[in-house]
Amino acid sequence: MTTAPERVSDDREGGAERDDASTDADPALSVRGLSKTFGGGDEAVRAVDGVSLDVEPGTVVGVLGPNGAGKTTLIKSILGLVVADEGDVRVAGVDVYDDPRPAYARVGAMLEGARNVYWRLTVRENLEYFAAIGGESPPAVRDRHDALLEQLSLTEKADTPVNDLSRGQKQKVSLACALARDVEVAFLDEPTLGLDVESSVDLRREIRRLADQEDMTIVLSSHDMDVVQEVCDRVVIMNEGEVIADDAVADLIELFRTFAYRVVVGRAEVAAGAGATPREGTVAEVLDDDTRERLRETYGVETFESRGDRTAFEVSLGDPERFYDLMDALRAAGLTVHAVESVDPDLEEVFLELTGGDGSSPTSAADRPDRAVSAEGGDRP
Ligand SMILES: Nc1ncnc2c1ncn2[C@@H]1O[C@H](COP(=O)(O)OP(=O)(O)OP(=O)(O)O)[C@@H](O)[C@H]1O
Repeated sequence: MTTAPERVSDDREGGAERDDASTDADPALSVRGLSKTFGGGDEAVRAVDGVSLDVEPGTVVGVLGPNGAGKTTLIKSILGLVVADEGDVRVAGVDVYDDPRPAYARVGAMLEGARNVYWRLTVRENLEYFAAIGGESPPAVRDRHDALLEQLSLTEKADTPVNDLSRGQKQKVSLACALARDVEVAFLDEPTLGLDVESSVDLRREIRRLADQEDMTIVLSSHDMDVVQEVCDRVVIMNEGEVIADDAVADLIELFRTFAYRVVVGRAEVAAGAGATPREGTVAEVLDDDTRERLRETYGVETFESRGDRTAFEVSLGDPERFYDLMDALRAAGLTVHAVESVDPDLEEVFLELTGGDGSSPTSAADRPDRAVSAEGGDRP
């Protein structure tokens, strides 16, 4: 359907019913042309603007974006908690607007931290409650719940009221409740927000295990770039309601690789040792003026860092082939290369580059001729 869907209150209403019409060939999640505008006239905010994506089973997708980019509205629109203006959403091939019950029977969600769980109930009672409203009886899910509690280091707390748990433990209970029944797709909003290191590690490990061993599809939003880089297979970056990058995490980082290296050099005669006379004077002479100038002009080296008889500099080559030319040039200048390490960007740097630093002046991937990011709907400006 492409018109406004009827509101679906939330996934908890879905029964355990499954739609046999879906096939293995269907993506676990398919979103087509999803849009949502809040307000009207001059005040209108296009929170989600024609977003399309397909997610294969067993994939962990991170949704990133600056504040107000539209991440939450996208996730809530997919879940039917916000009424989209247009677009299609399918879970395992089942249209969530035409057939909400069978579609959402496959979906679990952890939104707004631990606020969705019942603090007076024990951990296990919460799990049983969330399984029951999904149509599964407690005995049928007992083993699943035991395994979840074990994986999240909550076994000893099974009979403790949630109220008496630490913040990290409450958050883990919230994740467990999203997974309390046999779901195929889970949406996790900021799952590691405010967690201590140990709880965060437990949670990250469990997310990866669910994807790798249970073929679960997980869509998570996070402001923590390290979590996304470590846990996600793929990252979708949003800005002003649009998807501006959509790629495998490794490929996206690779795309922004500038083949930058940190090189440490010394004078060849110092390294040669026996009989060689170190050049007089200070470390500044490891590189003579001519060599410095050549490195600046030819390779764009900006700063040199000298310590003892060694000098280090960072060089960005653009083309990996130029690496060998650089090595030849250094040797020709009478230098010995002591160390070379590649200085790759991480996901955070890629994100800042794409969203224009702090996200306030976005740079669309499409504006960058050298950065052909494979965003869905790549025909957008
Ligand atoms: N119920 C609403 N009514 C009016 N405007 C809204 C509503 N919900 C969201 N918006 C607006 O839609 C835009 C997208 O908001 P959204 O919460 O989806 O962004 P986000 O990427 O999740 O941000 P954050 O990282 O800060 O949580 C923002 O400009 C926001 O102010």
